[in-house]
Amino acid sequence: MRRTGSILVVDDDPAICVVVGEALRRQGHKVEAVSSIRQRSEMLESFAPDVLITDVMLPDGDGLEDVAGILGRWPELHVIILSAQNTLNTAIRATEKGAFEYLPKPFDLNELTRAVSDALTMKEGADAEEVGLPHDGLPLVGRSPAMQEVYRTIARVLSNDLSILVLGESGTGKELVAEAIHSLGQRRTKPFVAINMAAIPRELIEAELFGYEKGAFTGAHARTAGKFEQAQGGTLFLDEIGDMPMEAQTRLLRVLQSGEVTTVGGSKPVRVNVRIVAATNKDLPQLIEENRFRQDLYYRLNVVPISLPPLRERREDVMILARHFLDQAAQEGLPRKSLSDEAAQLLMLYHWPGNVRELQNLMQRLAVLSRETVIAADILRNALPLAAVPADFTAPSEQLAQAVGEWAKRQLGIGISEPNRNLHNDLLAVVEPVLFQETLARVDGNQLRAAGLLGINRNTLRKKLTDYGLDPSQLRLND
Ligand SMILES: Nc1ncnc2c1ncn2[C@@H]1O[C@H](COP(=O)(O)OP(=O)(O)OP(=O)(O)O)[C@@H](O)[C@H]1O
Repeated sequence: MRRTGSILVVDDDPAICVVVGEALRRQGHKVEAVSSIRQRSEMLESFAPDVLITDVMLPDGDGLEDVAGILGRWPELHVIILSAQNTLNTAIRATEKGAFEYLPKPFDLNELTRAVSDALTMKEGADAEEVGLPHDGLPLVGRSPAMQEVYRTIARVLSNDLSILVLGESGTGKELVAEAIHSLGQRRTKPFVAINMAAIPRELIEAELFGYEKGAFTGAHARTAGKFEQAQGGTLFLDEIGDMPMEAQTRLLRVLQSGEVTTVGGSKPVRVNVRIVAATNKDLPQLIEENRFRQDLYYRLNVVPISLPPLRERREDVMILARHFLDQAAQEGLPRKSLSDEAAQLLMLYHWPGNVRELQNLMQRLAVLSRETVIAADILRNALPLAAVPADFTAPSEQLAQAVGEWAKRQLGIGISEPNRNLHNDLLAVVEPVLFQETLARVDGNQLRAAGLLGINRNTLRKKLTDYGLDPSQLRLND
């Protein structure tokens, strides 16, 4: 049984307060959110929370400073620290002040809700025999900067009805984003209806979307409501919108403009109130150029775009997702499996053309078929398309390790007596600029994507580039 409690969230970013607050409320907790240390002190008195989730950099000071004092006053309280200063120093300070948990930003919502559940479980004094608490209610997993951007946008659209266009390759989670917007938003008690334009014969799309009257065409035996009417009050997910035939696009635009649907073969319009979330893996501006997509419809749908990058561009999410899917398989009653370190490395190197869906399928297959509890690299090598992963994938790392070893020996040989040598920094100063330059060149100087590939915070990357005197605009790909 999950325990619920009262939670105070302190962050000066309203998007974080909304997302965290909403996620915790969905799990049955009572939540209040404020944005400063002063308000935090007031709420600790008046709201008396069980758990305090607080940011460090707050407009009126350092949110960690007072934590030891707070715990002295309310010893039962559990404090969870969130911080964008992902330094070891902040983590250590948080621990020293007696915080129950420290989560670097960007954080994974599931991890946060789990930390809250753990804190409340401890508070009840119950023994934690239930280790793997279910991730219920929070379908999206991942903590890459790109996913954090997605979470922020989702948070901003929960309280309005703006049309959303979700962009991304097949299997990146577009439908999951649409479902999250619906199930966390104000329409959650109403239907979520999905229709995939690519999966329905072109001549049936209009009948499916708008419904039809009895006798409108051969086989139309009775009046049938379309997806628009079925989604009344809720959300309509228009998947693969780029595959919609032009005539259906014209009709869709008319419905969106008028808020009324007329069935195929019918004459009486029905008022509909639905939120539209559309998705595509196609380049819509290109389709507009080719006269295969209506520009006016594009503007109507693309009010808030949400981009899901391919998994190969957010490799830091691969292991989190892999574990999530193995956990899911275990919860479904399959044997619990984990991955060896080498297997994990292999997963990180693979380019995932089928994105998250491919990773999910692979983990499910392994959970069913693999006999070992710890999945080894060899098993993965057999399961993944062989050509995609070089058999000697560890060789470059070994060479690098060797080079570092020789470099260190040389440095120690010449400088061991110097008291102020900082060998660690010296090595980073050799290695990091090369790594950053290669990565930035690969992504055409895009720092957000480079940070994603490197698995570091964008601000950290920016600061390091300045420190090394590197100019990302000079690092365009020219091969
Ligand atoms: N961030 C994520 N966290 C957890 N599961 C995910 C995530 N992204 C995708 N998935 C899972 O991967 C599978 C594919 O996701 P989804 O169907 O949403 O992709 P899609 O982009 O809509 O694909 P398509 O374009 O082929 O329809 C689903 O089972 C979904 O639950």
